[in-house]
Amino acid sequence: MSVLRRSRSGYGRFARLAWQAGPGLTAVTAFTVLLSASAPLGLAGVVGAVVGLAGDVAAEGLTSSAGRSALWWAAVAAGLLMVVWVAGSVRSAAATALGERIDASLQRELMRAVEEPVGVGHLEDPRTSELIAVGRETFRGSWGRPGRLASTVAGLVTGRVVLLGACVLVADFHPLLGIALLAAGSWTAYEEKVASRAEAAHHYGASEVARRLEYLYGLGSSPEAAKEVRIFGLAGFLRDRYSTLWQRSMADVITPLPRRAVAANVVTAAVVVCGLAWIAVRAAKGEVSAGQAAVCAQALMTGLLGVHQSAWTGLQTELALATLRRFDEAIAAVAAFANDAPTADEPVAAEPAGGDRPRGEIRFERVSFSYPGATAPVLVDLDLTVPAGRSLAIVGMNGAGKTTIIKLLCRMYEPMSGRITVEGTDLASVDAPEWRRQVAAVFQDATRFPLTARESIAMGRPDVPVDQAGIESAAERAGVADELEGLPSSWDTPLSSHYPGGADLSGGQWQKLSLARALYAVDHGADVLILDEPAAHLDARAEARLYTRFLELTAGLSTIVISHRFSTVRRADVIVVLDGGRVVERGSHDELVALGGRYAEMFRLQAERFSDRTNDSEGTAEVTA
Ligand SMILES: Nc1ncnc2c1ncn2[C@@H]1O[C@H](COP(=O)(O)OP(=O)(O)OP(=O)(O)O)[C@@H](O)[C@H]1O
Repeated sequence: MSVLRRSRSGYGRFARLAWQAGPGLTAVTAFTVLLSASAPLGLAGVVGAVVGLAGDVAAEGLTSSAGRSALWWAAVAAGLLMVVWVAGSVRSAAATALGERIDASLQRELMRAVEEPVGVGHLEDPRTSELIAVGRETFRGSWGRPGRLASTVAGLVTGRVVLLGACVLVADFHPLLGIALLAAGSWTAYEEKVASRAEAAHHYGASEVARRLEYLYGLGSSPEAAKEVRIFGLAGFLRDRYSTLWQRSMADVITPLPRRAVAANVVTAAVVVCGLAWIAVRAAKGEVSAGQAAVCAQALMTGLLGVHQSAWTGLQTELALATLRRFDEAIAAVAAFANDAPTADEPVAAEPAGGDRPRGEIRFERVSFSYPGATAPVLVDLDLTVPAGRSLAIVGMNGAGKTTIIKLLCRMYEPMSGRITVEGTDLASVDAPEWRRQVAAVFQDATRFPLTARESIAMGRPDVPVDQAGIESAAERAGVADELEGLPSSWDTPLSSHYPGGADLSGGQWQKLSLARALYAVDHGADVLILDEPAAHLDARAEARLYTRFLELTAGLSTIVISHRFSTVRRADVIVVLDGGRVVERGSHDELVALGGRYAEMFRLQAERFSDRTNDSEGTAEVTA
């Protein structure tokens, strides 16, 4: 029962999607489905009429009244054949176009849903992010795309209508034969559907094994993993593991023959064969004319074709329905997150006077936070102040919670207790997108947008007209202008080697580009600058340059710097050391070194390491100074 109920709801969802995506195309598809289903049945009757007249035409000639009738029916048959072909082509074209529209509208729906929650928790939560990934990935498989439903359901409905019409024709000769064909055909259709659904469930990662297969395939074929796969000689290992898992997962699908579906097909074929034999015997006895026998025989064969058409399109339909269900699960999972957190469009609870964005001192007041599902908190009653227009550096061991502080400040997550204020205004009461326009950031894992060099910087403020002079100035300050101008098409070069005329950048160049984007955002209104490991990919010269220009780059901005490199950190006005979810030391570089605590120890260790290596690079000279 549940199998059938689920199936119906899938079809209902598809019907609504189709109508919303293209009412005209849906109507054309439905109309041509009816035409291409009824024309073959009409053809069976017409061919029967021609066969019925064959004897008279042979005796009396084509010019006789029987001959003229036969010619007329032949012309009708030709017309019906044309209808079958034309309706089939139009149906196929309309269903394909409709399917493309359905896929595009679903992808927009998923993008909208993913953007909806203020934070990024839904993208980092393993369960939801997996569903989103499935929703996203399934669009790549052409057989399983939900849009394919437009074609497969059209084929399915055509097959069912053909079967029904054939049964009616056959019942005209003998009601029991018509009922037998209907019963056997319906049983076959049902069993094929059950078998198809089991296969579809397997294909779309209903099992954990299928997900792991996908993961192994991705590792073995993606450019990201290619270096490690080659260096460590992992290709054979990955292939072996893939084969073992594949054999195990296919055991469920391939080994057990869908016996019931096979039995149903055999019974349907038997009904048709018995029906043909019966009508042949009756024709031989003269109980039915040759024309009637031809109609009955064709109806039986057409009914069989209808059953096979249903079975063939049934598997594809089930694959696409499985995709649609997974897609809906992803949307529902994201919506659950959106319901738990304030949404981007939610009215601002207490907007600051005059609707201005809050500026000035940023304070974390007794902020505690744990990631969903985590057992230990990352931040515990954290008090932290970022002075207005000045720079604050946060240092601490790996996993101390430095990046988490940034995520909370950018409202990717909300504190579990305590609050974050900007010039006294609770950040939770401020419109999140509006607040984010005030913040510019350089993340250590900055996204490598495959846009042109110009666009990559200009998207620091996508809401303002592109300002070429501003782009060049930001790139120059970030130390990447010469490199970008030297690209094959200068600022118009697509930053991806996958695009024609495109070029890729090195890790350090990407990081400098990210800094340029942040500076461009600052030039256009942002006044909080976040630098999360801004020197992680920089060479010694570039790092030294960042260090010497740090004060110039951050002048007048509330800046938060996270870094394990003291060459970057020590220039900040205030430095805090984070440990156990709290601030344990606070002061300027000199004050903290004089204090002789954690900071002093970390600084000493790093300085020793650098001074042991060399003293001649600009970067190390700065660190050890
Ligand atoms: N999305 C997440 N879900 C669950 N736990 C997370 C998530 N992100 C970070 N954590 C955990 O939170 C803790 C703090 O992580 P965070 O990235 O803030 O540390 P960090 O101080 O920036 O570390 P690093 O210096 O290594 O970059 C770590 O224990 C980490 O495992």
